[in-house]
Amino acid sequence: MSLLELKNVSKTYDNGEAVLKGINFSLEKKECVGLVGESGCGKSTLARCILQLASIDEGEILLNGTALHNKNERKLKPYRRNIQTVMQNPTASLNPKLKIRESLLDPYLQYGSQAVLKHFHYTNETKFVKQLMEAVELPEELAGRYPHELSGGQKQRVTIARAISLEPALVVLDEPTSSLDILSQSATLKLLNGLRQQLELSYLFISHDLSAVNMMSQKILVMKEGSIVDRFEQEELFSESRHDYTKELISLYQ
Ligand SMILES: Nc1ncnc2c1ncn2[C@@H]1O[C@H](COP(=O)(O)OP(=O)(O)OP(=O)(O)O)[C@@H](O)[C@H]1O
Repeated sequence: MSLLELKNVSKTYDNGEAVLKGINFSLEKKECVGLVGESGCGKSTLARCILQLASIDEGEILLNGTALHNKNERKLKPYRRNIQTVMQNPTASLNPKLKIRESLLDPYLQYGSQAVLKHFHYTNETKFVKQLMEAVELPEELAGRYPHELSGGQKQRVTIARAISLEPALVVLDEPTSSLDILSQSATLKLLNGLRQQLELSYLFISHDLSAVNMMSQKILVMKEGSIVDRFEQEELFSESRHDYTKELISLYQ
């Protein structure tokens, strides 16, 4: 059974715009699936549907075989901690009034009693925060600061630490490096890659940047105007059989 399965998922916004048109794909445990496409093709909408932050009109979204799309909030609660996200803008993702340590502890305080952790160990708050800061290679003393006292790259590492703190089944990475400078981008991608292997995480990695997707993912999906127009294994990126649109995207990065 796949970790995540989308079957014929469609969504139209109230203004009549069909934004997702029959999306099908699956994602296996410990795998990174990359989803690439131009701005406006529907990537973030798809992410929001998988995170159960937006509804779908048709189709199914299954996590370990269980349908998520028709559950009410009470029934969704056990699944929420299992699908975490890292979004584009870390400043918007962190509460400016909370110190970093408080933001890091938030998921544990909400859901920790349900989590059976394999890699991190909760003995007390200080030790837990220390493990999370170490995992994302940040000095422990930054945990005592507020978000505005950190750089963009450091803030994004905090949101990554928070997302992985309960060892979720799936992490949806929605353009996680696009607000960062080029050096922080590559360091953050390297960190995410290492964490996936070390903590046996699974990622859906969403980006408009084909080279980043190619570096991170074992399988790649190419999205255009709400449909997946091409899908392939990482090593098949430069194959002649690629869709014309994929070839166009490749040419942008050469
Ligand atoms: N809440 C909404 N109501 C109506 N239309 C929306 C809403 N959110 C997004 N859209 C439209 O749906 C389409 C897809 O948007 P979406 O944000 O999913 O694309 P995207 O591929 O993630 O783009 P980007 O890379 O720029 O974030 C766009 O045409 C957008 O204007």
